[in-house]
Amino acid sequence: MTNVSIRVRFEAGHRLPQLPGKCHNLHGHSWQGWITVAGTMNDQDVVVDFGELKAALQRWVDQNLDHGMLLGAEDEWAARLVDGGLKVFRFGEHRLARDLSWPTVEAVAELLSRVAAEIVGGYTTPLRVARVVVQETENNRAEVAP
Ligand SMILES: Nc1nc2c(c(=O)[nH]1)N=C([C@H](O)[C@H](O)COP(=O)(O)OP(=O)(O)OP(=O)(O)O)CN2
Repeated sequence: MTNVSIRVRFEAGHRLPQLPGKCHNLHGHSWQGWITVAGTMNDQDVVVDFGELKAALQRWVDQNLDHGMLLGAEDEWAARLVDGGLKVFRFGEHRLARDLSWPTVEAVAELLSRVAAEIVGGYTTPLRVARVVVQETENNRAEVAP
C-alpha cells in the first residue's frame, strides 16, 4: 500500500457556543485539509491522479463550505442567516454530518473524511481514506484516521 495526500483550502466562519470563552463569537478561519488516500500503484506508478482527486474534493468544499458559515443546527444564528439568504453549512442536519453537532475542527475533519470516502468509493481501483488532518489556525488542528 502507498499513501498519497492532497490539500484543500477554504475560507469559512463558524462559532462554538457550546464551549466557554471567545469562540461563541462568530469568527472566521482560513481552513486547510490534508486528505491522505491509501492504495496500490497502477502500471503508471500512481495510486490516484492528484489533480482529479483534488478537483473533486475542492469542488465539494467550494460548493458546501467556502465563504460560508459552519454552524450547529441547534445554533439560533443558523436559521437567521439562512433566512437572510447567506450560505450556511449546518452540522447536525447535512446528510454527511447528521451525527456531528457543532463545527469544531474535529467535526470538520470527520466531515471531510466522509466526503473523501464517497469520492474514492467512486473510483474503479480500490482506494481508502487513511488520514484527514484539518487545520483551523496556525496553532490548532485535528486528525481523523478512519
Ligand atoms: N477541541 C477544540 N477546541 C477548540 C476549537 C475546536 O474546534 N476544537 N475551536 C476553538 C475556536 O474555534 C478558536 O478559534 C480557536 O481557539 P484558540 O486556540 O483559543 O484561538 P487562537 O488560535 O486564536 O489562539 P490564541 O492563543 O488566542 O492566539 C476553540 N477551542
